[in-house]
Amino acid sequence: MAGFDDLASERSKAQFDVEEMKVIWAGSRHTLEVSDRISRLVANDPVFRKDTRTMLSRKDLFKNTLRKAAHAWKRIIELRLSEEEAAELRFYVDEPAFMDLHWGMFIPTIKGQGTEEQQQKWLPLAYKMKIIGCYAQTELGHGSNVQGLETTATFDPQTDEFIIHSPTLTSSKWWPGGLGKVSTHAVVYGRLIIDSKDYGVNGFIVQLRSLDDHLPLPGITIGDIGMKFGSGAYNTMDNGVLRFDHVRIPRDQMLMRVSQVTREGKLVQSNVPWQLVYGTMVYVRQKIVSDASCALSRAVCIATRYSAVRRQFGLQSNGIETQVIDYKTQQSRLFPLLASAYAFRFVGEWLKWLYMDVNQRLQASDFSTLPEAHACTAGLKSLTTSATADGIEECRKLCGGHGYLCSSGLPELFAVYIPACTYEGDNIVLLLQVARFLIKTVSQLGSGKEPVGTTVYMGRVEQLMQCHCAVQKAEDWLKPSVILEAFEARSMRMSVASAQNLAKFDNQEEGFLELSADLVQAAVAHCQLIVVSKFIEKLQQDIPGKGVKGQLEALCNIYALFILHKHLGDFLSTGCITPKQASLANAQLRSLYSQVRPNAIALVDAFNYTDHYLSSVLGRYDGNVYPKLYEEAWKDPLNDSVVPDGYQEYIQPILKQQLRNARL
Ligand SMILES: CCCCCCCC/C=C\CCC/C=C/C(=O)SCCNC(=O)CCNC(=O)[C@H](O)C(C)(C)COP(=O)(O)OP(=O)(O)OC[C@H]1O[C@@H](n2cnc3c(N)ncnc32)[C@H](O)[C@@H]1OP(=O)(O)O
Ligand SMILES: Cc1cc2nc3c(=O)[nH]c(=O)nc-3n(C[C@H](O)[C@H](O)[C@H](O)COP(=O)(O)OP(=O)(O)OC[C@H]3O[C@@H](n4cnc5c(N)ncnc54)[C@H](O)[C@@H]3O)c2cc1C
Repeated sequence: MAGFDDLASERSKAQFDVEEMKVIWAGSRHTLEVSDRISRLVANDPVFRKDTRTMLSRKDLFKNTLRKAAHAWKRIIELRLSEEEAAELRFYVDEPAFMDLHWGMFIPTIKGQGTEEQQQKWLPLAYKMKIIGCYAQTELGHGSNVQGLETTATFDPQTDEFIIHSPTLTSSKWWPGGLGKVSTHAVVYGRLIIDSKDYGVNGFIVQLRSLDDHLPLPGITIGDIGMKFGSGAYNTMDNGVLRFDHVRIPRDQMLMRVSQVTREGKLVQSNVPWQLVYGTMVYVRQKIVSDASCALSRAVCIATRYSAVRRQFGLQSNGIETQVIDYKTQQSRLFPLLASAYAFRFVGEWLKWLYMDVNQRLQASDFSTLPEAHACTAGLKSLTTSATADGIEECRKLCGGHGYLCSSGLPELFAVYIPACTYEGDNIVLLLQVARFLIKTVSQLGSGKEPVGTTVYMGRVEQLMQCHCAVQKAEDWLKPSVILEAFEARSMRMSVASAQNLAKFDNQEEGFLELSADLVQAAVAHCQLIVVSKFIEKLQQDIPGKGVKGQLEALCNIYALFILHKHLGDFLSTGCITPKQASLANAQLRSLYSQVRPNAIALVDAFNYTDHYLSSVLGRYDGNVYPKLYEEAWKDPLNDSVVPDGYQEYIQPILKQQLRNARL
């Protein structure tokens, strides 16, 4: 039967050890074991079903999410799951919910910005879920510009309290997930005012709702901000609005790791950089980069399997049509996304390491790598989420008409994913942060301050400004040193050109605004270089398993040459490569697609996704697409009755009217 046979035959063609590739994708044998076990546990639990999500009203959808969250928590306790297993369970439940913000932002904020004492007080309550917290930073009038927040926290020395207040409509907290209907507490960001003096933005733990009856505490107005894009999707989350009318909290509820307010109302700065107030955003951006590979690989898995099952045109001698995956156009759209999923996986792994490293250094009062960590998390968050959002939409198109059906899983995946381009920092705003970092690095070249970390290549500025690409034949593009040099030279030259243009302005801030579109492009070039170089570094590790390394090398080259092809203008205009070398890169890319083609299904099987997680008729492991699509259609509530509700009121009168007209 079509589908079953197609995917089975594809799997038999694989030229590498899929089980070993699963380990590489998961990160370790241990992680694979945990994620495999937990994903099956979730898939086999009827409470975690997802198939009716797009058909529920907002209220039913939300209540169902609450039910799932409560059930997930119950299972975590019953099974005594470790922190790692519990996080996997929430991941595979696959439904945005207040839990994400509680575990993903509220707890990390207290850990990162609270003193030892504050952690001892609040963390046990949060870990046991005796309180539920969210992260209330953004306001109706201020999101990107954190320093523009208007909420005030005024110290009252009489009572040793802060008075939290929303002075204007635009100061209403707006967007925080989990705030609208669930959270009992929030970390609220507001301006610290002491003795009428404004000391800038700080975080405060504020109780919002009664722990007895869940009613808002006096002075607090709170609610949900309304339906968001798509059906199902992010509407399982209660993004909220919050206003304070002179709400009092004890002084010790200001998060005081960065700065402390004494009983006398004196502000004392710690020796840690003030930017640690932004620390949770660095943590979450890092996490978002890892998650990008999950969302993209999920879409790619669906589109790849379906492309092997779907046949159109080109009758072969045996009378069957061509699998659409065999069309070069399909490959040239699909395989770069497959390669990107792997590339984002590895850069995510590296970023996790970088984040852990910066944290260890912070504990030892070494703050030197913080700017690098900020630039990398901001830039890679921007790059990977934009590419993933676009990639999911491309996968929908790769699945033709059926991709538009909710049962393909792609519309909901797209709707749930796209806000990642906005939350945790608008992607353009974040690239501008990277651009500032690059300009600063360039301006310090020659000052004796050597560039470090991901900007180390900038130390070779003279060589990179002059080098000529050595490619003479297509296969030369397979050499990692050739690819790296081309990407380094492009990034170096774009940053230097931006810095030179900026230097022409008397006022640097004005210049920065004027040149911001070019600066963003320079930031993108730098971030793409990081992704390529981390993929290449990954390949230098010991990679066991028959044929695994070869497949990863092909994917790494596809990623790099695809980016080169997409940004050809940059590479040519900076003189990093010649038009002839560009055309050789293209020829090499085509040949790489042919190399990956027989392995495509096995490469997506290596993600080890259950059908439950994919929630896609088109991406089913068994390829049994058509009977299941047919079956799925009949489940739509519209098909509950043969004659639709409304027939008598609305259809019949039209038909009768037409009949009369026809007789006239
Ligand atoms: C199951 C577990 C799941 C866990 C994972 C959870 C995932 C959950 C997934 C989804 C949920 C989504 C929830 C969404 C939440 C949110 O969206 S919270 C709100 C996020 N808001 C933003 O991101 C706002 C973006 N804006 C900013 O970050 C800042 O305003 C700014 C754009 C950086 C500007 O800052 P500022 O006004 O201070 O000005 P600058 O001059 O640019 O910066 C001053 C110096 O500080 C340095 N800097 C800036 N940011 C940071 C940072 N984060 N860390 C370190 N350093 C930073 C900057 O480089 C300047 O340094 P310099 O003076 O040396 O040049
Ligand atoms: C689904 C979702 C969940 C969220 N969850 C939370 C949460 O839990 N807690 C929380 O506090 N917040 C949350 N947010 C808010 C989120 O962090 C902000 O929406 C985000 O930081 C973007 O800010 P903004 O909305 O003010 O966009 P704006 O800054 O208003 O952006 C509008 C446009 O202006 C452009 N722009 C802005 N500034 C500049 C500049 N300097 N230069 C060039 N262009 C610029 C942007 O690129 C964009 O095109 C959430 C948002 C969403 C969508």
